[in-house]
Amino acid sequence: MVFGRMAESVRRVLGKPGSVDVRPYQRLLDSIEAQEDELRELGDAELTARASDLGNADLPYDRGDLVTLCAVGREAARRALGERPFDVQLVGLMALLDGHVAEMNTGEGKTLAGALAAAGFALRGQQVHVLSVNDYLARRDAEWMRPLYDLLGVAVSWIGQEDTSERRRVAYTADITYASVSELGFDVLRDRLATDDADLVVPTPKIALIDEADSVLVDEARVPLVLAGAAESGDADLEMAELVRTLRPRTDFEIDDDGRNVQLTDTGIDVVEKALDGVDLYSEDDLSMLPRVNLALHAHALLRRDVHYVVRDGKVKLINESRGRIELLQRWPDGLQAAVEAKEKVAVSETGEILDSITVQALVLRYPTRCGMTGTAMAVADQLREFYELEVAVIEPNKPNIRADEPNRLYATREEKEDALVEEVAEVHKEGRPVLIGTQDVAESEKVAERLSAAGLECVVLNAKNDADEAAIVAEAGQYGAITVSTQMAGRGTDIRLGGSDMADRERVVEAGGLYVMGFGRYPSSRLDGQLRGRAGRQGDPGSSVFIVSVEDDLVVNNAPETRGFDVTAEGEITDPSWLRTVDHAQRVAEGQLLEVHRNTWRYNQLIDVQRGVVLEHRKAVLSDDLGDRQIAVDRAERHAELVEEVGEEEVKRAARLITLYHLDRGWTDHNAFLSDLREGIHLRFLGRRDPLDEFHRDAVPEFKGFLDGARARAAESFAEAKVVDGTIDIAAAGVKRPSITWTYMVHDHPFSTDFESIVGKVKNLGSPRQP
Ligand SMILES: Nc1ncnc2c1ncn2[C@@H]1O[C@H](COP(=O)(O)OP(=O)(O)OP(=O)(O)O)[C@@H](O)[C@H]1O
Repeated sequence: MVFGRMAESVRRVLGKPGSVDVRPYQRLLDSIEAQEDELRELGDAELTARASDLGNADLPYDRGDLVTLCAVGREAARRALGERPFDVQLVGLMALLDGHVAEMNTGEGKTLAGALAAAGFALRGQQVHVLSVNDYLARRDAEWMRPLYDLLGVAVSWIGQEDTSERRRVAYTADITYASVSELGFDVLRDRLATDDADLVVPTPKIALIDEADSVLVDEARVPLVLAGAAESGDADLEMAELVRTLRPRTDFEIDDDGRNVQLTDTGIDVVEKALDGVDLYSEDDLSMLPRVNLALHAHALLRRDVHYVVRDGKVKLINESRGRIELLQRWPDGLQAAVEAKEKVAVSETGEILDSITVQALVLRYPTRCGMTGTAMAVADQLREFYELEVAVIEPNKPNIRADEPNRLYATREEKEDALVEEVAEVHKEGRPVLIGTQDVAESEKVAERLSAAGLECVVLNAKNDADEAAIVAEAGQYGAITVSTQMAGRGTDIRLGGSDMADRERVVEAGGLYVMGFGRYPSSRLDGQLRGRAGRQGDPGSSVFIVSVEDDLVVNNAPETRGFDVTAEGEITDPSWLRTVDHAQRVAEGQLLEVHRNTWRYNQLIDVQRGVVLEHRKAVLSDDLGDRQIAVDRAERHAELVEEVGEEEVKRAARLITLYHLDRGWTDHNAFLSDLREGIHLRFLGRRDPLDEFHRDAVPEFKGFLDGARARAAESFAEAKVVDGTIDIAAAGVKRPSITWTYMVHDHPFSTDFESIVGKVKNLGSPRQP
């Protein structure tokens, strides 16, 4: 205890408060370098042999082996990739091996540091999953590092959205597998529905090495991954979509300050009721009308085309908020998808039911050892500790960062902010200096691009509509004279080299001042701001950054609405420092809200996870150990014996397994639906000032009692009904039909203020008095 406190105070004196002391790693650097000459003399096969010698012990590495690993890794990278790892990369590697999150700036070479750490784990016989933010990076990094892994004698693979389960299974047998967090999550979810041992895909989790750790562990963690099964096609509610289109904002409906709720006003209720031939929306006789209106209104007023979704190939495609990318197989739940499809007049897709879900926490905490890297970890150090038991190690840059981060420029109106941006870009562009402009969403990126074009400034736009070209566009953003407008997605992943990807024009661009990053409005978190700024000034390059903000920005309006006045310059700029602080304050409020969402996701799911754990353990015994068969042999002894006689033991075991699994899974799906209904109902009780989480527990716990017995009883019944057809047991005839798994849902798991929950909250609000 005393030691712990002392260690903490030492850290506070020596480094950033709350970060890991990296000096013990730095002290090994001389010994590592001392091995360099000798290792250079070795042939490739000898180098590989040195690496494999490291496999003769278990984790963790002792001091001597750690030095050898770093030295061998450095030499292998030099030969295989033509890049000799910098000292700071080796320090990062050692921090990763110790299970920390290494904070390394953009462009410091995290990919290589991470690969060396992954190899370090793999050489000690531990399978590593490198979790990336998206498929593109998973594949790129695995392929990029492959020659290094080959030389170190470890096998690497990657997984992408389009891979079959066959290919996935093989990929997971490699020592090191790169996959996006969602692909991994869905594989885990699908495995939970496997009906045959041989169909399982994901091996026992050992080591998770998480790239862009804050993005994966914090931003993505607000939304659980949800797996849904196909049911029938939904209906397009075109009538409602048309009706809500005629409603007037503010008069007929009002949107809450935070933009997350919409409700009809009394006037709006009258308009709708009249348009629907005098129906009473709140009548107990017809409960279907109000939910229909609410869904259509939600789709109409809160979900914006080119912000929340795009329409491509006649389909509504969701944009992932934290990444600015299109999600291939995602949709909104509970009729909202169909409502948006009706709004956009495109064909309505199938509806489905939620089969299971997993939070990023639950997914990552399955791994006994976790580590990760990112450019922006300290800002979320508390969350990494609270949710993942991870500490941050701050790694100094290889070359000092000389980027000039200018103070925010604040304008009174959006109009003036736009003018200021265009003027500044024109100015900088004259010098040939490349500019990267970060915007908030697709619609804004297009608007900015239009304004620039109108001013004769040609630019390239990168957003969710052309994300396939992302890497190529970002890679060229450092070209002489380039102007690139992007959404959040340009924040990570691809290196921006001055003078273009081949650096042909580097000198001219350096002379002009390097890359100029302009944020067109602050993001909902300072980390996202930092990621954007970090695109400039990599590896000691010159560069600068600035954010151009307005008090009319959503961030400010939604989170720190102010009524006090301000003075402006002739250009509309507000220079009052207290107003600049208001913008910072607005961002902190937004960050606080996001943290609450994260925390709630976790709290609610902890209980669900406990119950799920019970089901999964039971399921495993049914899947691999014929538990279902043994139970049925007791519960329906006579029928069981008859069938064994008729079709043989193996066939009976197969049928018993499938029938039991079906009822377990069916029961779990129903239980999930119960839990989500419960949470929606709690929305109302919350208004009664009781602790919603307590309320949730009070009902969720007894409901689960008897779950396994219920499933067992239903399985026995189905078994009794099953008939023999052509020597096999026809389980379909006994009503056992599994859903086909087709997509994943975009669900915000926050019970009180998200889009989904709030509509459901209102839909549930049937019997209660009208909203004002
Ligand atoms: N030791 C090295 N020597 C020379 N070049 C290196 C070295 N390590 C990495 N690089 C190069 O630096 C560039 C940046 O590497 P990488 O993309 O891994 O950075 P990063 O830290 O992941 O940045 P980001 O935050 O953008 O993801 C790459 O072009 C890579 O080839």
